[in-house]
Amino acid sequence: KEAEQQQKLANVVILATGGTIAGAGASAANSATYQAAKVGVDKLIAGVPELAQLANVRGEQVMQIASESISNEDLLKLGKRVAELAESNDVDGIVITHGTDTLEETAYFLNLVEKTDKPIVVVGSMRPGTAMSADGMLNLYNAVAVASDKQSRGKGVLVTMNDEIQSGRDVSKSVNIKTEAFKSAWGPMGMVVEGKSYWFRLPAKRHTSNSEFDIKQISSLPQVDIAYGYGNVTDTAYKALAQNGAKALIHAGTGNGSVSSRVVPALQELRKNGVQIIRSSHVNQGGFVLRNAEQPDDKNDWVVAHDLNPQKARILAMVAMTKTQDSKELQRIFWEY
Ligand SMILES: NC(=O)CC[C@H](N)C(=O)O
Repeated sequence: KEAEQQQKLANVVILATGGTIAGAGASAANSATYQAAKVGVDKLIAGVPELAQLANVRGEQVMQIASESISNEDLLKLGKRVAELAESNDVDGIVITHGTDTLEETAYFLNLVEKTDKPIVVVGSMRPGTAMSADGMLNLYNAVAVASDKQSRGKGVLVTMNDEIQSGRDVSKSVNIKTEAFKSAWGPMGMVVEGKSYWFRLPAKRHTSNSEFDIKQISSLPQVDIAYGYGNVTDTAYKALAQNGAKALIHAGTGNGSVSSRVVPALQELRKNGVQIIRSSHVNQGGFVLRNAEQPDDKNDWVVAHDLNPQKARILAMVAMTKTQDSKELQRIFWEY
């Protein structure tokens, strides 16, 4: 009977990378003071025995880090492992446990480069497992539920936090400390309640199987950096980043991705020297940057990031620049993904 049940269940692999979902604090009252990336994947899985009712689950520890320290090499390593598993006949879905600080970057990266329709779900938590009302157990349970559900196929990389199913492209850590940390300007795609998914929307942008990018063809990512716009800003950071080897600069601009008059000449000069300039907005949610609105992008040969926040724009620029150095192609890619 047990063997029959196992055969019926989906096979889900949990790739663990660290973060608060693997965190541990000194006391149950420590919801914000703790060490991330302490608990191994086997202990995480053992902590939620109910997972066995959802899927045949096995774990792999890919890395054990706090996600603010993730590198491009880490992203590639994770992405390649996900692709190997997605190709395997005995894997139906993949869950990635991740620190929440850069979870949105990893989810978007995988959304761009994984050529599969199999569900890929990225999940974290805001409180360590040792805390009162820890959210990791339920978030992980929901992630496995979504990853083992055939309905989740072909919907791009997903994020399950706080009972919501979010698009890995759109979602961003918008609040810290609180458990309702992950939000999208365009709203969640669905809800997951008691192990069952309820869907309401689909992503409109290209992703996974429909993407022109493939992790198997990417061996390194170009250096792309971000500089921040604010009152009294100077061009120092932009110039220094370019001097240090940045192939593209993401301008985390004020409002509509506007650029200070003190910075414009340096960005024009950098573009002439081959550095791509990509204007995004650092407004907290729902940045929306249009070509030639705040700046003459055609004249300057700059690119706009449209609704991507600066950290997501960095991910797309890196992936795109593994294929093209042409600013018009880059702009096309920024509209399509
Ligand atoms: N809530 C979290 O996961 C944050 C912990 C840590 N800063 C990380 O991103 O890994």
